[in-house]
Amino acid sequence: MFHYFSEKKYDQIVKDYINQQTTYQFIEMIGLGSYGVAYLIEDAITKEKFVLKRMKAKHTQKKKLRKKFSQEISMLREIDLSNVPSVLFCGEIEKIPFYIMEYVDGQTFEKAIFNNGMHFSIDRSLHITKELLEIVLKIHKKGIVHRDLRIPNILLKDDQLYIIDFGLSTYMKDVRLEEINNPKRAENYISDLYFIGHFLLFLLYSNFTPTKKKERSWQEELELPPPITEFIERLLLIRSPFNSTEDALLSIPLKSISQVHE
Ligand SMILES: Nc1ncnc2c1ncn2[C@@H]1O[C@H](COP(=O)(O)OP(=O)(O)OP(=O)(O)O)[C@@H](O)[C@H]1O
Repeated sequence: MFHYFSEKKYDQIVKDYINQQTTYQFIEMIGLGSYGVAYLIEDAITKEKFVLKRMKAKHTQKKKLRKKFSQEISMLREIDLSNVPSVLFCGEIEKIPFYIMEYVDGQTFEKAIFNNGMHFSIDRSLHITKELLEIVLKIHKKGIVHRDLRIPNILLKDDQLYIIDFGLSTYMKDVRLEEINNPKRAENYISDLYFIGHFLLFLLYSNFTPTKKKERSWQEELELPPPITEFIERLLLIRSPFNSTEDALLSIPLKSISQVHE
């Protein structure tokens, strides 16, 4: 029977490996997800920081998950964009796959909103969404769809956006819109647009203080200018979906804000 080290024990194994067998120094664990663990490390000489991400020990015997992990590495290599950390090195420690990537010294939107209390105006939210769509369009042009564009996977550093965690990404397929039952898992651009719709709602809600006890729909609570509500409804498939990522990008209602303020 295969026996695996407990995750905690494995943290120590990674720490020893980094400190004793590489030119990096172990700093700390920075993320523990359902499939992987991420650690902050630094180059012993230059002090430049990097991230080592490994599979969770309990998953390493699952062929499908090992394949997914190695696909995550290949996709990061294929994407090759400044807004997505690039992979420097990959290998195995005690049969557990890992890779080392660039560190984004920023904050996730989850931390920005919920820990640091950042507020995003309608104007800023739409501009950030535009920037996100521009990056996502470049990724889609490489035939890859992220499928997990949630607030913990999008980082902000010096007003620049970065996308991490390609663990659920897939190569795009030719999917007919009528065949999509679950937009989150769709193997085409629809999935990313759907997540971006929710991402935009998180940004807009950062500026919202409930005045009524009863919970209402986001349309009622946020009272956005109609073109913005319509834009979000199309991302969320409440209205006719966008025909492509370019279509969504070209339809961002940036003008509707200046009209409101006039
Ligand atoms: N390149 C990076 N730069 C900065 N922080 C990072 C980087 N990669 C990962 N992190 C941090 O580590 C956390 C976990 O990384 P990641 O989301 O890739 O792992 P995961 O195991 O797939 O997580 P989950 O199961 O929650 O999706 C992230 O939320 C982020 O805080």
